[in-house]
Amino acid sequence: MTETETEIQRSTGADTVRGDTRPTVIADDVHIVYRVHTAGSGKGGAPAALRRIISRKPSPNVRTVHAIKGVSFTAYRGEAIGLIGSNGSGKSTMLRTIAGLIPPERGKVYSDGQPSLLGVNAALMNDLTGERNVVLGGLAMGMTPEEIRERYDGIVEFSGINDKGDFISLPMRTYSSGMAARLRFSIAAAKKHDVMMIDEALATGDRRFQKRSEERIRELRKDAGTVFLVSHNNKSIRDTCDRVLWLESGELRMDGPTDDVIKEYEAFTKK
Ligand SMILES: Nc1ncnc2c1ncn2[C@@H]1O[C@H](COP(=O)(O)OP(=O)(O)OP(=O)(O)O)[C@@H](O)[C@H]1O
Repeated sequence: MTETETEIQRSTGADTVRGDTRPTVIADDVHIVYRVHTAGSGKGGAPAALRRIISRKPSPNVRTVHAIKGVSFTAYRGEAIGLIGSNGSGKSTMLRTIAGLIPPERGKVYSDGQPSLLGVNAALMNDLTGERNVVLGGLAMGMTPEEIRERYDGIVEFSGINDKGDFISLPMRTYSSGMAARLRFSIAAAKKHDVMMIDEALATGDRRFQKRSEERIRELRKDAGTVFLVSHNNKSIRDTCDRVLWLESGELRMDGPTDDVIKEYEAFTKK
């Protein structure tokens, strides 16, 4: 990996201040293409499908979306990197790719350690109580039952779910979207992550919770590795990140220190 690493380091040219020069994530000319199966006319059926397989022609009912177009960057230990860009620019797709959830059509993603996408929501269940979901989310992140027991009180306290009564013993469907987001963040933040990715989580909590989450992110950066944060809230990005990747129509438009990139982005969005 070292050879590729130096090569990519040279090619990205991101000039950020780094306390530690160990790369944690390297994206090398990544392309992501989604294939969407549309209903089509329904004509042809099995014989037409067989003819297409034999002639190797793509189905006319499959549409492709080229969501990421040749993105390259290197992330280092101790960095908090913001991902910004208009709706549909490819931010969430990029996070999911780093997490290993979507295979690139072309290019490669290398990572040191296990990247975790803060989205235990997939594993959490609305009909179960907050209490059960803490256990479920912890198990989904690879924690042992013993570790979950040790950290349970800390998770609930951090989430502030019980600040206004005993909500942790109620089903999650009774929570507001902010409360659910807070619990998800608290579960995910209870574990040390080599590479932690957060998709908009901070935007949903109230200001006090946002502050607490920002502190927690700073701590995680100190003992773990790299934090990626997707947000439409420029203030959250300014308060949390020292480097920003700006994606637009699937392309990396700018990569650099937060203030420089946000300044350009704000000028672009005001146009
Ligand atoms: N599962 C999918 N199937 C097909 N196309 C998808 C899928 N997910 C995303 N896309 C497309 O990929 C592109 C990038 O989407 P993505 O969700 O990564 O953008 P985003 O920058 O996170 O957007 P937002 O700011 O609105 O959350 C969009 O054109 C979107 O329509």
